[in-house]
Amino acid sequence: MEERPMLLILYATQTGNALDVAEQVGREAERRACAVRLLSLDEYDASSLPRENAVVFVVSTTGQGDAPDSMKGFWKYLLQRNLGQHWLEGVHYAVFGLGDSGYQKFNFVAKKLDRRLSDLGATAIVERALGDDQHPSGYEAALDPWMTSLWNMLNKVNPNLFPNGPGFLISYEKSIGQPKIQITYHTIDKEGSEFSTNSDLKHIEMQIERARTMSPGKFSNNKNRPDCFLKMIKNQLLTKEGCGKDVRHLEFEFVSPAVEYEVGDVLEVLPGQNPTAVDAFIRRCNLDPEVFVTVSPVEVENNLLRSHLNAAKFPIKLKSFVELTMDIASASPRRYLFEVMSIFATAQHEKERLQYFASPEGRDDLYQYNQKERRTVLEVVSSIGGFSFSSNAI
Ligand SMILES: Cc1cc2nc3c(=O)[nH]c(=O)nc-3n(C[C@H](O)[C@H](O)[C@H](O)COP(=O)(O)O)c2cc1C
Repeated sequence: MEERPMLLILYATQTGNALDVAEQVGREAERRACAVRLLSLDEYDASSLPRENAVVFVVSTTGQGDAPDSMKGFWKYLLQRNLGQHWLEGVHYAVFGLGDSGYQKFNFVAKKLDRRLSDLGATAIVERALGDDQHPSGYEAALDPWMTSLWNMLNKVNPNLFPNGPGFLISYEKSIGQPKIQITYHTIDKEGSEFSTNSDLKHIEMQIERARTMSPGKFSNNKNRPDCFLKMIKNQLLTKEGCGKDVRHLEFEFVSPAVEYEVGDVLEVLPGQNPTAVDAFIRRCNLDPEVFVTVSPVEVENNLLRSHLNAAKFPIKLKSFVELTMDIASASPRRYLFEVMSIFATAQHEKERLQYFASPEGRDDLYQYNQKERRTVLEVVSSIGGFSFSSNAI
């Protein structure tokens, strides 16, 4: 039997935005009955690229015009001199970049990738689009029109990707109503004993590793273990109070074996979340923060999920999972949250308000509501009068 053609979506992210975009593209493809394979660039073998038919790249720029960590190996491979200008003949690609025009090297990675793919003989499906954090409605402003052209052009490039025809579209209700993640709730005390009161670093590291292994959102393949643990020993405010800026001098000391670093290296800090907020969020979802869970894909065949999710074997407390994998009390929620909540809100007027925010027409108002007014996931979820969903929907 001939294999069903799939759209390959490859992403590289440093702080999660490109993953959000890649997942949006994946969901929209699946709504059109197009099968999808979604991978972080460090999960993909670059030497397979010439055998692909259609590839969508979603890449951000970090540092001073640098590629995210998860893209470095792929990019090095692509730069090899011996690849030649016919290496990617017959491959169709599209590039969406994420960047910030406040930086001198605006979207350098997407621009360089686009040029290199073309130099290697690949054909662009649509012109690359560049998301800009400085835009009044964020990167979504460039994303919406780019995606519309993508579906039109992709259908011309390979109609087999859309077996139900170009006009076919599953409703949000139907696509969101089929969860891809399964949460299993454990009531056994046996597992609880393993977690005891042990609070040493090994235990914390294990918790982080378990949570990250089970998390459907992955920044990079090899980021399950924390690199090291640091203790903050100094936190001094350098700016005058009330000046509107908060610049600090921080000092850390290693509490786990030290990692090597050089002057100029960037330190990414994973801050903890307020436990009261985590508790409030879980209770708002009518769940018990103390319950033990495992999180796994609903079906192994599911292409939007990465296979290593299967590695999730060991239960973890729901509150630890939420604390370590979801940002509910500081970051602005994604548009997807509004899509999902519009399905589960019980009052009609709230459904409509959430649907509007999730639509391209409501994009500017959503950006104002979310980013400008700095709402958190917890605040948005708490502002919805009533909703009901299955315990898997969290
Ligand atoms: C430390 C840092 C450095 C950045 N450097 C650049 C840059 O050189 N050029 C650019 O266009 N954007 C730059 N950005 C903006 C990011 O590309 C932008 O926030 C993007 O949405 C991040 O996507 P990601 O979360 O997928 O990594 C930088 C952001 C950070 C936090």
